[in-house]
Amino acid sequence: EGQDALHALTDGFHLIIDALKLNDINNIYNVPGIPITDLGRLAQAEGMRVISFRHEQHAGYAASIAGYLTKKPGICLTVSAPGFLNGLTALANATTNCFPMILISGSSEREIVDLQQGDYEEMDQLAIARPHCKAAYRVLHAEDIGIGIARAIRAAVSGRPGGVYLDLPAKLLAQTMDAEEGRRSLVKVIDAAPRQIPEPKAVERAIDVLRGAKRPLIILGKGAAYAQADATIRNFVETSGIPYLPMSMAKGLLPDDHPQSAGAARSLALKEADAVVLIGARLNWLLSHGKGKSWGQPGSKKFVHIDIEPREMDSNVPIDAPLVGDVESCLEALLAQMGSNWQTPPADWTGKLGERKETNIAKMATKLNKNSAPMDFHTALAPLRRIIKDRPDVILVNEGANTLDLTRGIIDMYAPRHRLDVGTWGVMGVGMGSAIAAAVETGKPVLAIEGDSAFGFCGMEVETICRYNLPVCVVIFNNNGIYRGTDINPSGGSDVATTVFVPDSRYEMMMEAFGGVGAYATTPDELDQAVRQALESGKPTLVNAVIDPAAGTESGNIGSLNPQSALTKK
Ligand SMILES: Nc1ncnc2c1ncn2[C@@H]1O[C@H](COP(=O)(O)OP(=O)(O)O)[C@@H](O)[C@H]1O
Ligand SMILES: Cc1ncc(Cc2csc(CCOP(=O)(O)OP(=O)(O)O)c2C)c(N)n1
Ligand SMILES: [Mg+2]
Repeated sequence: EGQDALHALTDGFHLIIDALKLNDINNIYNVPGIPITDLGRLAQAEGMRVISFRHEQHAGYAASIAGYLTKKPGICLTVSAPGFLNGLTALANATTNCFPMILISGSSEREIVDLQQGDYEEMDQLAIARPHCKAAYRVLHAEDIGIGIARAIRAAVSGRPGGVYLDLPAKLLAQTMDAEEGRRSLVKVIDAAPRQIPEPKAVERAIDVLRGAKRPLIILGKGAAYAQADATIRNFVETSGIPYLPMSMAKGLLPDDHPQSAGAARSLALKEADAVVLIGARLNWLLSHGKGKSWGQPGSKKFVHIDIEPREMDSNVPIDAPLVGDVESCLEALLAQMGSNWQTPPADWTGKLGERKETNIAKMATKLNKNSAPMDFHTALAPLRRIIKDRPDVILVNEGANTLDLTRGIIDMYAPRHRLDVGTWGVMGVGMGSAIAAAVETGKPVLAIEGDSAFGFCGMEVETICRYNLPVCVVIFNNNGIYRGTDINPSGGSDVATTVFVPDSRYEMMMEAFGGVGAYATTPDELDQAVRQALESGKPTLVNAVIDPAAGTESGNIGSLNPQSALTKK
């Protein structure tokens, strides 16, 4: 009867797994180790997909992108102290970007931590996590696991999505309890992210602003992409006839070659608009806080702001028509008020933007078509731009400085949530975790266009990509350095400058080292061929694209943020 008695029991390990599966969470991104190695093994044994990384930061980036793509919290599982701290960067980044994820970390026993008696990897993780995430919980008793997981899920996805920390002391995992009681203790979360309906007066106020506008502009942010309200968003843009600007990760909500896209006339649109509709986009540094010369005369614009977070209103400039609610509910309410005889914007506004767009697109075309040896960013991006147009199903991952800015402006996107990049924090190293999560969660081919420095933050995960044989093609824009490869050590000493790397590094050999395909491309044709082959084969591939080390500018488009020393050289 010993076996029967055991069958009548469950334990912490299995309650966690059952609670996640009960809530339709089937993937875990982790790095094994004490005390959670067996949790990963048992989760895999119970049919969950458990992806093991080489560093917790990338498992965390993967979990955050899984959350962004699925609207279910991505799960990152780590060991205590150092593993938890490695994951915390990704948890803070997820919270900053409003991506839903849960960082689950094993931890030391309370009675030892609280007396600071020096446990293995001792750290008061809950206290340390709290300031860097949306919510943080600890579970001490097996019967509380169900409610703990439920609270973490709801905190991650309700309202403004974000990162949640769940602290599991090692002893919890082996705790046993009656299996039937355990089953009853689990909670299936009901309506985790309820719709937030806007107040009718707020809708009327917004309509009034739009009716009175002569030069209206819509700005779509990654909150609109996250909402998965694609048809409603397209319907609102096209019914209103208002020109729109997509922020980086909102590209593809409408195809970038859409007639109402003002992307190629961004500066003119921001400067001259007299009414701006922000949809899931914050007026933060990425939009110069809604102030300064790029926004024309102060006070020259009225703002409609759609956001699920009420406190976002007036964060940077006064908002004339705050519209608090989820994107889908807000746009449906606006569409209902606009009726069938909505006046689209005057032709002189849309015409002026159209002309500027044509001029700028023509200018870019000349840069793309020139044949340069070695390649520069434009001539390398020309074939990749064509490839994404031919294969709009491919998910694009992108990071770097010049590599980020130029790819964002040159590669048009045609489908929602198909461009994943450094986001609000501009953090380097998100590329491989993002690529792995995109491949695992969608099954689609992934093209990661990486600066050589950016790749350096996450390059070891190419082994992870090979181990799971994921359809990821990494293209490194190898200009031998951070921003470029030509800086000289000003002291004349033997060390190289602080921003340059080993010249002509053969990164593609890293992928070959783990059984993937390596390619070395010095011309646009070689780059085109290597990438098309990778997308055809679906094999893990790394293409080392040689870029002129002198190409590029410091810090890409945001060099002005760099403080400059006022002192002359000593
Ligand atoms: N479903 C949703 N409905 C409305 N707003 C949302 C939704 N999901 C996220 N948001 C909001 O979207 C905004 C995203 O802004 P941000 O990350 O600055 O976008 P971007 O960088 O693309 O401009 C956040 O303020 C967040 O509260
Ligand atoms: C975690 C972190 N540490 C440092 C930095 C600062 C930085 C911003 S961009 C960048 C790399 C730029 O070089 P790269 O070769 O990738 O691109 P390119 O311009 O094409 O040469 C760094 C180091 C950031 N943002 N995040
Ligand atoms: Mg570089």
